[in-house]
Amino acid sequence: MAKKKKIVVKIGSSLLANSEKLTLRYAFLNGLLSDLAQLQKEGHDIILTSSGSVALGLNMVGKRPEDAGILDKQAAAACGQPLLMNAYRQVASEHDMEVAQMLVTVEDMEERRRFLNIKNTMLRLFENDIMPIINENDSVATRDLRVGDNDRLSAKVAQMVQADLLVILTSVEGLYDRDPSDPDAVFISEIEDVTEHLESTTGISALGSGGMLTKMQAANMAQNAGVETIIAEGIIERPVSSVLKNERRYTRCLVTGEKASPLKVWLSNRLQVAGTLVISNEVAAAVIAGDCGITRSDVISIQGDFTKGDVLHVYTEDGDEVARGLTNFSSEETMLVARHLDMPVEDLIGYKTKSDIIAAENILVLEENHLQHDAPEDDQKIVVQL
Ligand SMILES: Nc1ncnc2c1ncn2[C@@H]1O[C@H](COP(=O)(O)OP(=O)(O)O)[C@@H](O)[C@H]1O
Ligand SMILES: N[C@@H](CCC(=O)OP(=O)(O)O)C(=O)O
Repeated sequence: MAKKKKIVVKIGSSLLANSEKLTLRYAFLNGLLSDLAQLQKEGHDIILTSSGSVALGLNMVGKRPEDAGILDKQAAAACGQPLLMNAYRQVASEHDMEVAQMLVTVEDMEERRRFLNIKNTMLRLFENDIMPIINENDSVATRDLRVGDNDRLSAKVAQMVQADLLVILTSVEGLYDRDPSDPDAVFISEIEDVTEHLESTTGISALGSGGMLTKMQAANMAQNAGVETIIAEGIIERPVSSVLKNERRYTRCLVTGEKASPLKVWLSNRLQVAGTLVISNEVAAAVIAGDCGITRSDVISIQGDFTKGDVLHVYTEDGDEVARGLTNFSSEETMLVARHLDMPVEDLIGYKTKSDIIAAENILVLEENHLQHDAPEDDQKIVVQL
């Protein structure tokens, strides 16, 4: 048998729901699960990231996709998710497959302990050949704290389980050099650096959330994690195995470069910013050169209300994000120890700890192919020039 693979498959709303009636497309679901059941029998571990709860719940809350606000969508997700899972369960059982639901939020994925716990649950499900079906817990996620699209969520899942492949199934054959509604659009079958293609991706299908842009962002996250991404059309016979057997065209985002450690990958693929540090350009150059942590005397200003163990984004004075790392101090402690350089850390915060704000082993230096966050506006809870 060919090598057993861990494959994350992402299904967009436009595949699962009929855009006019907002009802489930059973024929699609049946074809998909028949294909996945076969792959499972061949020994592969499959994880599904499935959208569709909002689209399938909109009828119950009396809204159309184009006029539904965020609260309508959260209510629709609460109505649609059980419909979606019920359908998955029924159809899966016709193919002798067991499925399980996991609903997660961005906080679950970005808090290290919860992230590892989700991973362990998934690995436990694999032991019993149960396919996890993941979706964002849309009804509880707050406006500012949402993954917002399942493309990036699926990349986080692929990173979490160190998948061999991420397959994003959607309503188009893959990436084009511009919106494919333009008749001159040219198909792109292979991509080395996805960051070069972010500009060409405006426009979404009637039910989709992020269009091709979030698929490219997801492919970038997967690339950072050493996972290859395939973007392919979903409404097709054997939608996943036809890709694995190279029977049709699709876009393949290659993995280049060395695979980073799981901690460094987790640091690189952030969707939320807990806090930021600004350091001088000289200190930044030393951090980039490697092997040095960020000490309290390096900090020029801090932003955010963070706690020990949060991931901080590190910027130069020019506003360029250069690194990310796990902080040893809360924002209040950072302020205190950085302001009173003449006093021992222990005297200031009341307990013994390592004195680096971020230790060298917990820093990830961002390379050019990492998507960077823009430097935040000065409107976060705490902004302190030191
Ligand atoms: N450069 C591009 N290449 C391919 N598709 C694109 C591009 N720019 C925009 N799109 C649009 O992205 C849409 C797919 O994304 P989306 O609607 O979010 O799907 P899904 O529901 O599967 O996540 C397609 O309908 C397509 O028109
Ligand atoms: N969590 C939402 C899906 C959000 C989303 O990313 O949708 P899509 O762009 O269709 O994959 C839902 O279940 O409706």
